[in-house]
Amino acid sequence: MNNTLLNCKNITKYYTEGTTQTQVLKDVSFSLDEKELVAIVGSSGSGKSTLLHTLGGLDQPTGGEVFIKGQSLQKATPDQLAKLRNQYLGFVYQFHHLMADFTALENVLMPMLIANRNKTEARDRAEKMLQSVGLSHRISHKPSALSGGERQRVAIARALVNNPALVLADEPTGNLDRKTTESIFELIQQLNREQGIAFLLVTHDLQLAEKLQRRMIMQDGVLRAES
Ligand SMILES: Nc1ncnc2c1ncn2[C@@H]1O[C@H](COP(=O)(O)OP(=O)(O)OP(=O)(O)O)[C@@H](O)[C@H]1O
Repeated sequence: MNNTLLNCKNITKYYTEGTTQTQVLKDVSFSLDEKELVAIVGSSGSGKSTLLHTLGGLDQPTGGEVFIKGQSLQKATPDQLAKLRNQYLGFVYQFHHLMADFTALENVLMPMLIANRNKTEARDRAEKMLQSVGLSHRISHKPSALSGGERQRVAIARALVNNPALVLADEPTGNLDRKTTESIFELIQQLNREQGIAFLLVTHDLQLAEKLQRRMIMQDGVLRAES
């Protein structure tokens, strides 16, 4: 059986600023299986976020193709793309992007309301997700009343509500102290182990990345495997 969840072939990305053209992704090809937990490490500016956005269909590559369960993001219509994203992907961004005026519960609820899920069911699920990230006691807090680690947990809970097969996480432990970083990382490993959620994790934290079975290194737009 084919276990490939996401793969990409010969991804290139150029940015043009005035008359200068910069190549940020250089012929990136790789494949991620269901239930895998993979880290992408690499220095600042090497193209990690750009790759993650491209893989998640948030950004178009200049060349090449991304497939989720064999379906091309580049050949999909905007509707099909939205459906693929909803069905398979969750996102945790570099700066969690929680909505400041809403509570933790409302932040987690939002993707389900957008997906038109039944309100009572959505609320139950949001509570369950917050519980699974250890935040049952904080559901009525707004982001400003949460610690950095708690906010990041809310962002993870929000990424999980639509039951994604894969979470694309850009620096989910950025700007957190060592202890909080480790607890978020443990949470990700636990979700991967117990619920089989695949994670593609961009991180600067080599110490954490080294704990994983599979790592990729981004260097000047070139992605290579490291074991
Ligand atoms: N919208 C844009 N327009 C022009 N250049 C861009 C744009 N977005 C990113 N870049 C450039 O592309 C390169 C790669 O950026 P990217 O954010 O992917 O790197 P990164 O590896 O994620 O860095 P960091 O670890 O600092 O987040 C950088 O040189 C950046 O300046």
